Amino acid sequence: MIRLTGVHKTYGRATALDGLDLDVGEGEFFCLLGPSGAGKTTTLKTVAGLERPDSGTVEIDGEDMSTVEPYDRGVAMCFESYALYPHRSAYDNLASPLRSPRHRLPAAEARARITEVAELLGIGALLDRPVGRLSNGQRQRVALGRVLVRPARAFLLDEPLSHLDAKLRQQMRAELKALGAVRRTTTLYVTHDSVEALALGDRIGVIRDGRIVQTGTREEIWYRPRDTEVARAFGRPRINLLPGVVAAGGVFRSADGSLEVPVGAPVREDTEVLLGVRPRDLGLGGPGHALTGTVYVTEVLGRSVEVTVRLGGQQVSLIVPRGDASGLRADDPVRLTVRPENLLLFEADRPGRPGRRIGKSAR
Ligand SMILES: Nc1ncnc2c1ncn2[C@@H]1O[C@H](COP(=O)(O)OP(=O)(O)OP(=O)(O)O)[C@@H](O)[C@H]1O
Repeated sequence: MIRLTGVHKTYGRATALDGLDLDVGEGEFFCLLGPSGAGKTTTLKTVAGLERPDSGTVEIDGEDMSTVEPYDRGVAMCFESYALYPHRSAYDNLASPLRSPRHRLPAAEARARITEVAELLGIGALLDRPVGRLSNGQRQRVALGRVLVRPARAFLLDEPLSHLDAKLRQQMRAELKALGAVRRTTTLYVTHDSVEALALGDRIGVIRDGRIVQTGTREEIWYRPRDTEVARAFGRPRINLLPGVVAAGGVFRSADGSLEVPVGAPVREDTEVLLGVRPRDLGLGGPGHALTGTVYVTEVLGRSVEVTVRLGGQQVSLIVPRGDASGLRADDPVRLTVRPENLLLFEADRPGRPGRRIGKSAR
């Protein structure tokens, strides 16, 4: 269990953490997702004891860490910039954490652990090679392996898959997940990749400007994003956000007047809003509200097609199966449909303040 309460950390005039609260449950795989500079690495370093908070507390398994040295915290951390011994073999690099007095294991047990982790990370055949002669992706896996071989109260992983190509990343995600399920070690995993966060996290914490904006399961974050920025952070292509107002009778009317959709929102008339709908929740025909527009462009993405449609003065994206889009040409009129339960409604964005979600319109 890891708990941070009201943690502040500044570097000179830069505020890295601004009253951060975070709770990672026992055995949980928790993904911390945020853009560059949001405070992700600082959060990990604060848990590891490599940075001291200016104020606030860090607890691990219920124990206050303020006077506990990094070495005694029982956490294993993997940095994005990893330090390996380039002249030593991959095996030696994996074995070295288990040779420290703190983690020393009987030789047979150490060997079994190293072999297991190496197999899981797909580097079993490379164990005899000097690390200096491995590719970046292979090195990154050795660095991750060095963390995972150690018995620890918690793993702290900072973008451990960032140097891998897309295919290997996907494969390693599945393996990491399997590993987590086996070990059930509390894991705090930092990423700026929302696909990775959705794939791995038992829960996800979205961090921005040194604070947690929203914490939840993937379903909670996906269906009930707290604001437009969280909604934009998840899903590619991005969520469509159409500007407009809520008119009489709880009807959304787009800014150019071309589109009306009943949303039944509990807001004052003429409130400026953004209507959100994810590309995969728009269809060509079928049940739901209808929106009419014209095809702008289509792009084949394997078995599906991204269709960009002009709706009045706006453009929206939708993802449909290839067969459904085969006859579409630019400027063709189309009728899009969306189920009412898939509509999200947000307050309009203000400078520096993303629009908050307005209740009810989500499931
Ligand atoms: N040692 C340092 N000295 C000065 N400023 C720092 C230091 N470490 C971090 N910062 C600043 O604190 C803020 C948070 O940095 P942090 O590295 O935690 O972000 P991050 O979310 O991990 O970003 P990235 O994804 O780019 O690694 C940034 O504005 C950064 O410039």
